[in-house]
Amino acid sequence: MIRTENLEKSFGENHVLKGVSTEFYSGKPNLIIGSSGAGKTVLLKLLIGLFEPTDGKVYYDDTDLFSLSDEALRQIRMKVGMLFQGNALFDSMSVGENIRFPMDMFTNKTAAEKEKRVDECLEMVNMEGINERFPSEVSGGMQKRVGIARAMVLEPKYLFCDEPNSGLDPQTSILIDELICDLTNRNNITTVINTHDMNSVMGIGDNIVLLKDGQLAWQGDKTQVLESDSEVLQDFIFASPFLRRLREDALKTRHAQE
Ligand SMILES: Nc1ncnc2c1ncn2[C@@H]1O[C@H](COP(=O)(O)OP(=O)(O)OP(=O)(O)O)[C@@H](O)[C@H]1O
Repeated sequence: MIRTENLEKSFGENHVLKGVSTEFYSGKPNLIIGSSGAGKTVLLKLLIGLFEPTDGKVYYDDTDLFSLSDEALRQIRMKVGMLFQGNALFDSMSVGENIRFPMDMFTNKTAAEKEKRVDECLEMVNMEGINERFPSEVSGGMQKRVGIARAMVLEPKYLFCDEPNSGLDPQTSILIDELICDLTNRNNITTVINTHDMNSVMGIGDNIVLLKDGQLAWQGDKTQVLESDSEVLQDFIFASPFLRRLREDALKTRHAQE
């Protein structure tokens, strides 16, 4: 579990995060949503420790992230997997070398052990046998899977995904969501996903954190979205007249069945 307490972040005069207290649970996907500029990426970077808060705390279980020694921070970082927007695969390395890279950085495994783990991770994302190919030789959806395999290689306890569906068609997006969700459940990972994708919200939103202007505006799960009377949530999720009509129809159907 990751927990934030009164998290504040300013850049000069720009007060971006304003007292965000929230929780991200283990074993389920936790989604951060909100309009452009709401502070989602800044929150994600604070959770990972890439930014220091102006005030407030980030706890990994009971550990205060920003009070750790460099060595303790390194130990936590080894338990963190990252899936970057745009994949951030190294173009000059093969798929296998990309997945092996975190093990080269952080472990003393032998070459044979690394090779075995690369194969296991490719199998985990249903991409067996593409070790020798280069990122440019596989599709965007496959690159995403390779990115997930790399994020999983050190058996993370925490997984951070920055817009994992960007640039993917809706069907591939759903497959990627299901893969992330499955790995999260099976390995009891605390997964935090920054997303704009409404399919993800309604599909895998087990814990949804909505930010508006740097504040926590709503928190709940996908089953609560339809009935919630939060105007901020409804304005954000059902943004178009078409979606608002769909919501009204869905609510009528649900209430008629009760
Ligand atoms: N390194 C930085 N230095 C100064 N200001 C920053 C920095 N990073 C983010 N900001 C500011 O923080 C605010 C929130 O940005 P952030 O990227 O978190 O928004 P977001 O919700 O992720 O938006 P989007 O959905 O468009 O990615 C913006 O006003 C941005 O200019």
